[in-house]
This record gives sequence, structure tokens and C-alpha cells, in this order.
Amino acid sequence: MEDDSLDWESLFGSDNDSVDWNSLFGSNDEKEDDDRYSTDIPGLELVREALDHSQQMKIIQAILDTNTFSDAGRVNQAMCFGKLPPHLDWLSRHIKNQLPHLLPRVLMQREPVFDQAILNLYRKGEGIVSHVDLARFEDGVVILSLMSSCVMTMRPVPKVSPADPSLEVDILLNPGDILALSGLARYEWEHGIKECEYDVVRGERIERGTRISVTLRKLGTTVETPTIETTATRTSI
Ligand SMILES: O=C(O)CCC(=O)C(=O)O
Ligand SMILES: [Fe+2]
Repeated sequence: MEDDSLDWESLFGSDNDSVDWNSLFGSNDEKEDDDRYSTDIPGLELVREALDHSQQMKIIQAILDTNTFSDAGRVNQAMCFGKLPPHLDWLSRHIKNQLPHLLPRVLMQREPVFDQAILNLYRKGEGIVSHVDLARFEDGVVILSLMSSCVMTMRPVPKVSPADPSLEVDILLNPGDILALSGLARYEWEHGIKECEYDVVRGERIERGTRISVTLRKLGTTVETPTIETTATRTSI
């Protein structure tokens, strides 16, 4: 397995943080193994704290440094096509190297595994309409959550209207978690985030804050010229 620690240092500098992330957010070791949000949805994989605090903070810093959500805070979605910027390229390779079973082998062996990224910025209370990602993207959608928790609601693509809410499955996404959707979870289930200021999970109220997510995908066609597009009116794609 390729070691990506050297790349990390050359990208982001050495790892002697002055901030004590453990005292701020609790240590990874203290977290109990939590399978409360495991689901029976085929093709859905959730890796809790796939990135540690330091890695999360450095990705967030790179997103800020590259002015991804510029325009006085109006931009809430940015899309990269083609060669990914260094911090997202690092994330893509990190997933391939450290989480090789996150997606079916045939998808993980693609080269590159991902060539498209969406960054979404959610202010407190915002969400994204329930959707299936567009067919122009191949199978294998991977979502990294940063900064705030939120509940993502999965529901089977409705065969009749209106959709049956009793079939919905709520998944708590915490900062650093990585969610992967492939196969049925990608094509036969919708995913969305309801608009609300807090989520209730097992009777516990979990306040939402500003959240950033990074979604990595692979386009079905080759991208010759890398582009970045931003918008202030998030679409679900
Ligand atoms: O923000 C998220 O966690 C999901 C984003 C998403 O589904 C999309 O951009 O297609
Ligand atoms: Fe999506």
C-alpha cells in the first residue's frame, strides 16, 4: 500500500499542530464503536472519523485558502472537473490507499478513481433536496463531511407518489466521516439533507452549524481541460 504521509507534509507542512484537537473535540480513542447508524442499504458504507482532526482542519484550510466559497459568502457550491486541486487530489489518493474496500474493487481500480468534486457549503438550517446523482457520473460517490454534523436521509427512489416516509433511513454524518454510495445505494436510493437547525437522533438534539461537504465522483467521459464552476444556488446533481 502506498504511503501518502510524505505527500501530506509537502502539501500542508509538518504536523506539529499548536492546537490540541483532542481536548477540543475528544480523542478518537475515546469514541466507542458506534453501529447505531449502520444500515441495510446495499452499497452504502460509512467510515466514522475517516480523517482525523488535523487532516480535517487542513482540508478546511485549503478550501478557505483557495477561496472556494468566495463572492462575499454567496457561493455555496463549487464544482471541479478534471485534474483535482492538490488537497482534493490528496483526499482522493488517501481514500484509495487507506480505504481500499470503500467501493467495489472495479471502481477503486479506475485511474483516476475520481475526476470530479463538488464542495457544498451549508449554513445552519440549510439542506439539499432529496436526489439521485446524475447518470453522467459513474457509479461510486464518496462524501466527506466537515465542520458540522447533520443527518442525511436516504429513501428508496419512490415508485409511487407521494413517497412513503416510513421507508426513510436517517444517517448521522459527523465531521471527518466518509460516506460511500455505490450500486443500489447510488442508483436506487435518493439522498438528501432536510432543512432544519438541528437534528434529533435517538432522542438527542444535535445542533447544526456551518457544514462543508466534499463529494468525489468520476465522470463517464474524459475531461481534457480542468475547470472550476461556482454557484450561489445549490443544485442537487
Ligand atoms: O453535502 C452532502 O453531504 C451531499 C452532497 C450531495 O449529495 C451532492 O452534492 O450531490
Ligand atoms: Fe448527491
